[in-house]
Amino acid sequence: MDQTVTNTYNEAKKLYAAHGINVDEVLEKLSQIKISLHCWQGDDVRGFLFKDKELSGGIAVTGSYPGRAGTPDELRKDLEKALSLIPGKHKVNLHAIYADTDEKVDLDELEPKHFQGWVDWAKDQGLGLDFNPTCFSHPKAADGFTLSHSDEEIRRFWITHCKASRKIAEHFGRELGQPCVTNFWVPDGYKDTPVDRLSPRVRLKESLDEIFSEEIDPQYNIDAVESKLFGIGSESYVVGSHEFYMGYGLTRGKAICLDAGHFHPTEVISNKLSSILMFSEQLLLHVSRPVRWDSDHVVTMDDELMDIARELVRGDLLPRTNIGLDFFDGSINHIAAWVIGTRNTIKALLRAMLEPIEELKRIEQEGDYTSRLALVEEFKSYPFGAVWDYYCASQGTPVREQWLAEVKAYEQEVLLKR
Ligand SMILES: C[C@H](O)[C@H](O)[C@@H](O)C(=O)CO
Ligand SMILES: [Mn+2]
Repeated sequence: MDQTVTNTYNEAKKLYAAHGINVDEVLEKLSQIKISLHCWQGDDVRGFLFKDKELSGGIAVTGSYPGRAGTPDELRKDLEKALSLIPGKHKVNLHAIYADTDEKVDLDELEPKHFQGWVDWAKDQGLGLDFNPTCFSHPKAADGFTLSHSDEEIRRFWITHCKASRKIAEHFGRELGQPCVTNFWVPDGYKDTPVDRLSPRVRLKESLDEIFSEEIDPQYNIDAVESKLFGIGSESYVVGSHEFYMGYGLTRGKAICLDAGHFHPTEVISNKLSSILMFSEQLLLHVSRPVRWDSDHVVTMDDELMDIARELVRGDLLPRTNIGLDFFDGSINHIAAWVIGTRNTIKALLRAMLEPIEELKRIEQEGDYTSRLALVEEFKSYPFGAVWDYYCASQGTPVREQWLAEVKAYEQEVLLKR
């Protein structure tokens, strides 16, 4: 390892040790945290099942950066590249439209065998897999409704797809020896103010109850439900609102998924974690960055990301939180987007772990708010960067921006030749 990296790390360690922080222990803990990389960043949410279908469901990708993955093999190669530049062992989050098959199958016909290529690859790479039914970009979702549809036949199609998705997830969990988190998000909603807000919610509840009626061992599959405030075309009403899924998740023992872009622009998810985890066993995060709307920008190390990390660390909530990423930026190199967002998420967790939590809690308890503010602010410029560099090097991943040269080379050698 580079001598400067080791020297600065050793100096940094002394500063943290003065506040009772054992940096080696922190790095050991950090290496156990898995981030779920969302496959859909790699191809602008197109998938492989219906390649000619436009993205729908109230979400949008802007930008046309060259080189996006067009086959399962390309996507896996790109993920391998990204993962080689990110310290730690992680998971990959698949959507149903990313099935690896030559068969012409519709969403309600999917089976574990259509994802065997992913399972074999994940085993080989030592990765976990997460899963999502894809309730969008499909003719049967064209009018914006799926599981809450008033047409029984359409509703049945989506119920069947979601049930099939849980079987695929169970297979992932069984094969890979770690649970697969299956996240249920549906775009259902109205552009304009509805007359009847209740009926679609009753139908959504009934659909979900039917989907979850089959017991699946949580050691293989963990179900999560994701709410939303609004989407493009569902500005006035979303069936699966936050209150809907809070109620649903808490009464049915399902993990609640909080997406950082799914709330009012001034509302943050960091402030919700400690409340939800008082009443729920598990949580799923979609770490994202909304810019004025649910824009799914690449995650940067902004105040909200730091606050999410601090809440998870200070409350010891990490063991019960599944951390997934959810952004899709088509205007920059697709692999760089993964690397930037994932490295930032891990780096934010490290920064949060390098705060004198016990000391700060004691000071707060004693009512010494002056010291609390002073210490929190001073710790913002403690040398976490030196610890991060050492962590990257010790995990065999590039230090600082060295990863960028590797992405640029891959772009020339692979992406631009597609
Ligand atoms: C593609 C994802 O499932 C999707 O982004 C969903 O999680 C979401 O956040 C929709 O706004
Ligand atoms: Mn999301």
